[in-house]
Amino acid sequence: MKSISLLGASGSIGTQTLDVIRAHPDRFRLVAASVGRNVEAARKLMAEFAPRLVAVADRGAYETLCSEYGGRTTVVYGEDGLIEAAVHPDADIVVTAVVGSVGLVPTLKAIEAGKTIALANKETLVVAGHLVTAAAEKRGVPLLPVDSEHSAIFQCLQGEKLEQVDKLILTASGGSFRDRTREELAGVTVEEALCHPNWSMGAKITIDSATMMNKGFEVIEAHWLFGLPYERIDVVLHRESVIHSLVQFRDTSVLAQLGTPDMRVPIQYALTYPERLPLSAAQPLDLAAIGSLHFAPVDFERYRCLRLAYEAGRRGGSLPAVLNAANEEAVAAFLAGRIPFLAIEEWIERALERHQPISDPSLEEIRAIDADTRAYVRTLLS
Ligand SMILES: NC(=O)C1=CN([C@@H]2O[C@H](COP(=O)(O)OP(=O)(O)OC[C@H]3O[C@@H](n4cnc5c(N)ncnc54)[C@H](OP(=O)(O)O)[C@@H]3O)[C@@H](O)[C@H]2O)C=CC1
Ligand SMILES: CC(=O)[C@@H](O)[C@H](O)COP(=O)(O)O
Ligand SMILES: [Mn+2]
Repeated sequence: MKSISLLGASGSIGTQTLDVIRAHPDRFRLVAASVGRNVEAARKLMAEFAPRLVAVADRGAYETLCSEYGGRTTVVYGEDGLIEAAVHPDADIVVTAVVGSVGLVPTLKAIEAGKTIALANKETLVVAGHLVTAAAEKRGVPLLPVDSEHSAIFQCLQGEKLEQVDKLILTASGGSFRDRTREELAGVTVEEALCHPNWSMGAKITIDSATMMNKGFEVIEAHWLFGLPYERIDVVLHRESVIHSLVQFRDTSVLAQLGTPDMRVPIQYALTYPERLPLSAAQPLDLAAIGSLHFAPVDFERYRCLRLAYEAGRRGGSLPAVLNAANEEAVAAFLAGRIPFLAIEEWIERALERHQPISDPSLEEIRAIDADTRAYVRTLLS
């Protein structure tokens, strides 16, 4: 029996993780969970899974839940509450499924507490990959990828020697606007941007996919998870999201992991690794019905966010933290209808140009840079 702490239980990855836990009650037990502001989701998971602890983002949600459930489940709130969920003494494995850099500190604390990490929150590695991987190595804690591309690479690497890898190839769907020219992006709406062709995901990552910042983040995530330099991490456009990613070895052999686009598969693999369990809810792949798969090179001018992410990753230091903070603010402004789609990349570029990079930033420096970048980007609105 594995005991799970699930951070971000009310989100897209969070609810699919609950599906996996629900499907294997003999294997998994939910001991702690967090939601942000979705009190109804907290209510439901407390009634169904009776976790020992639930963290919510704010005091209002905390008071509501305490008055209803006093005693049965401990309710906590705020940043400290999220950390309490992450380090819960009964948890063996922590699924990091909150969105954004708010996931960084709880993940570091969970690592320090010796928890296995099932990592969905890619922003954690973008912002502070050097700190997170060093902490995991020092504590001997596995970082198991949940992100579909990284799970695919991780699966392709089983039984292989990393020194025999030539390169990693991440597949990219191209996002909601893949069939539009750059000129056609000027007037796109939030509603259109939220229509991902293959995956149903949270709003922020769906916009990141449309700008291809998601793929840029995934390149940085792959760099930290698998330790390869950026010139050996490639991206190829693949419309169907059936091949989740590939590994090319030095003898030119290429291994790939395929499957229908269903995040419950990589979530479950991270929770059961190195075992595999049945997943009856997932649809098996029918290649004959699909017929053909498509591939194309990436145009770095069309997808400028991907170029910015490669550049920030290569230069390293504090630049990826700026990239992330500016992106979080710009995407939030776009989702709120306050800026046009193409302003997202413009704001990020301006934040990166303004920043005086430092190498090997500490956690305190990263938090200060995150706050400073967000404040700067918000001034662009006024
Ligand atoms: N969705 C997917 O298929 C994939 C997602 N990922 C990554 O996984 C992470 C989660 O994505 P996704 O599930 O789509 O996101 P969602 O937006 O669907 O869910 C985000 C979760 O984080 C919580 N949350 C948001 N802000 C805060 C905060 N300030 N404090 C505490 N909790 C907060 C939300 O709570 P509430 O809603 O209650 O406010 C919710 O539980 C992201 O990093 C994403 O990049 C990676 C691969 C695939
Ligand atoms: C499901 C998942 O892992 C997402 O990160 C997905 O990869 C988004 O797809 P694209 O970024 O390729 O559009
Ligand atoms: Mn992905």
